Amino acid sequence: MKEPTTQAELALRDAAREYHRTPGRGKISVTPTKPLLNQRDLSLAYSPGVAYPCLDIQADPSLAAEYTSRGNLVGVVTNGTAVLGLGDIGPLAGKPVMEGKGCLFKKFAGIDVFDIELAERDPDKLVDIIAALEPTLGGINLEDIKAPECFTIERKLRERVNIPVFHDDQHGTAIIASAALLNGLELVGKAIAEVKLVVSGAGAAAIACLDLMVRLGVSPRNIFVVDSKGVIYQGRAGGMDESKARYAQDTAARTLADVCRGADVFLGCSTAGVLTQDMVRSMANKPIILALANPEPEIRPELAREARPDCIVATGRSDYPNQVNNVLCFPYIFRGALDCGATRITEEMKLACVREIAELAKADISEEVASAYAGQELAFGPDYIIPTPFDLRLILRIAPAVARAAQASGVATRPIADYEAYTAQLTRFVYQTGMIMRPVFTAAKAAGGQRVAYAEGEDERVLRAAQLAIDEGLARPILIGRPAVIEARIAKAGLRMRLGRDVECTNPDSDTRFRQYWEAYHRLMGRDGVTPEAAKAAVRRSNTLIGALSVHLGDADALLCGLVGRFDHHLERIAEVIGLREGAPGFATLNGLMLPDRTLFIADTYVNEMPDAPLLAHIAHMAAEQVQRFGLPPKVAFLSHSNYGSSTRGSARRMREARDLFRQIAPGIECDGEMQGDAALSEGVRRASLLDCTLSGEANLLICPSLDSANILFNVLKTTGGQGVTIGPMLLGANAPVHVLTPSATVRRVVNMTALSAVQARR
Ligand SMILES: NC(=O)C1=CN([C@@H]2O[C@H](COP(=O)(O)OP(=O)(O)OC[C@H]3O[C@@H](n4cnc5c(N)ncnc54)[C@H](OP(=O)(O)O)[C@@H]3O)[C@@H](O)[C@H]2O)C=CC1
Ligand SMILES: CC(=O)C(=O)O
Ligand SMILES: [Mg+2]
Repeated sequence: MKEPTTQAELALRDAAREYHRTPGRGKISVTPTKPLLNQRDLSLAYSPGVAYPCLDIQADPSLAAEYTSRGNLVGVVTNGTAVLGLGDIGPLAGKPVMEGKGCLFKKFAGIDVFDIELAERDPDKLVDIIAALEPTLGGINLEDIKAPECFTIERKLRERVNIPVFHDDQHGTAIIASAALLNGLELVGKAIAEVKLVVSGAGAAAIACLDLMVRLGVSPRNIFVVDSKGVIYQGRAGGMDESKARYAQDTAARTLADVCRGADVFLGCSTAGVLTQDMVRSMANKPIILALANPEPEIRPELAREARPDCIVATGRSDYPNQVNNVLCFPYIFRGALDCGATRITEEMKLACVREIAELAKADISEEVASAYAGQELAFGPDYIIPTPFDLRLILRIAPAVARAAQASGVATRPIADYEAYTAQLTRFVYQTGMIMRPVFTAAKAAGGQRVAYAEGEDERVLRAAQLAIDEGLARPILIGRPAVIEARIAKAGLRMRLGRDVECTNPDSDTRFRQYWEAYHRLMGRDGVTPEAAKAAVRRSNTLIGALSVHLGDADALLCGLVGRFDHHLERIAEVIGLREGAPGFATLNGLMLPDRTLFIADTYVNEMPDAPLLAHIAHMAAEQVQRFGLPPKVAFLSHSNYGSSTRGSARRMREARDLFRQIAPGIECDGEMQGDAALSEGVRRASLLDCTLSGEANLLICPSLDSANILFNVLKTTGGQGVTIGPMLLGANAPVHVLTPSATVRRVVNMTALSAVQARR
């Protein structure tokens, strides 16, 4: 990989180093799933109690899936001989990639991973070592092992072990590339049996892609393969492995340029930059270019498009449309395989993945997905030939299809009896993964650089967040603060942004718009006793006022404030200038918590001390609308010390009444109450009190009876909830995307709120 030179490349390198170095170092850790708090727990978890499950498993090995984590544990195994497109960098250097795969398995599909980097190159010894891990693992994901050894290693392992073995670089890539090919051909109106396919690379990924594409209808006589020595032709000097020999052509062509002429499809599974613009120009009309080398593709999309505006182009990267990357497949094929106890991955299971992925790109999108991806073009077309990795529907479609295919091909040892219930369980999982910021970030990028003003523009957290917002393309920051102070702090924090170049600055001491701002404030507040002199003084004193006025006058699209000072003080300024949106009965706040096992939203955390029932119902309604913007169906619980009338105190009656009013305002949203906190999170607890509850599963929006209770609940959960990510406070009811944060806000929270307000500004 070439040394980074551009600002963006340097920024990415620095951010990646920092990301990996930040404690806890690396990207993954092991967490116990059972309490181990006292002597009794110890005697259950370990000796003597542990002996019982041990002996049970000895008598019936299938019980390992019940008594241990094996059924949800995949080994990501490499020897580091073909790490991404970086080549043979060795097992230790490959560890960050394997940890990364582990994260993706966990985050996208809830699968635990041991990343296993083996210092062994001998294929037979590797097979012995990996096969010996069978008692540990529920599945084996081979990763970044080079061809041709990878083919025999995988085949021998499949013969030896009774768990799924899947070489991701071969089959994951083949599945995604095939789905992209099918959809691309549909768009350009070409028949698969007729197209000329040129492939750069003849390694693990390329050969598996070819095998699958031939099965799907590409004619072997139309396939031309090029490796590091040039075109693979029959009788080439030096001989070749059987995997290459299968695709050797009887041809006089010798170079990639030779075979590209008139080609309909280019598939790159080789290395950076081998496809030139001249080669692209020589391809047939409407060429399809799948340039999959990572991290640098065979050609950058902008160059391919410049050469041939009629082409469809895909890469393995996340920063361009059409990301053809095996991340779209491996988490979900293993999810389906593990859940039905598959002993292997069959061809039918792979074909089911191809079908589902291809279909998903053409499927209608639900309202929730549309809202989560606002601003993005999700219509099937040249820039959307396959789903994005952020599509929450991937797991819901692929995992059941894989399990069904496993059953049909007779390899499922624990067939799924009720697919409706299985899919419902996967749905629940999707909403527990805490990944709901993903679509918000994607939508913020698509929103095209909304201008987000920060009232505390001199605060280091804001500066770091602004740098991230610039690097990620989430927003165009406007820092309100003194330029000299900001510049000094940017330098001290080692940030790269420059005032005027990357980021705008509004100087409260001498901005040319000062007159315009104080006059606007005077216009708004003149009848509330604010004289011109008082207006000038107020604008000079308050950066939040400047920010609110800049949104009011169209100089900014959104405002974040509140990192310093009292919440109420900031809210007063916002109320004066921005006001309430039509129909809103008042302001309120919502905080989100993405905990390791669930996502919760809590209201009202900062504004209304003791809201009455009508206000509570409206707060719940505004909060539910906000939850929907994350792509989640809100499930509202009206919390109390009382469970369905178990108390007749006023506060219990108030929550009950709020629930009734809410059902009138928002009849389509699931809700129930009044209920205690444990009932909100457990259907079982609820049903112990009431059989006809109007809420299913776990509530995700908790409406609290008072400011104290909401705020305390949020802060306790924030502190005890592990590595939970928090969002908010999100201001509800305001007439513009304006949010008052709190002095405890972290850089990450500021970044989250930047993305959220950019998305809101777009609407
Ligand atoms: N987007 C995605 O999801 C995925 C992308 N990939 C990417 O595909 C690439 C290959 O990975 P993988 O198959 O696992 O690795 P392998 O090491 O198994 O194969 C690499 C292949 O690339 C060929 N090659 C190297 N240089 C050139 C060149 N200048 N011109 C033509 N061919 C060349 C090699 O040729 P030779 O046989 O002569 O050595 C070999 O056939 C990597 O960049 C990887 O990142 C892989 C998996 C998934
Ligand atoms: C994506 C992947 O697995 C690779 O590039 O190797
Ligand atoms: Mg790989």
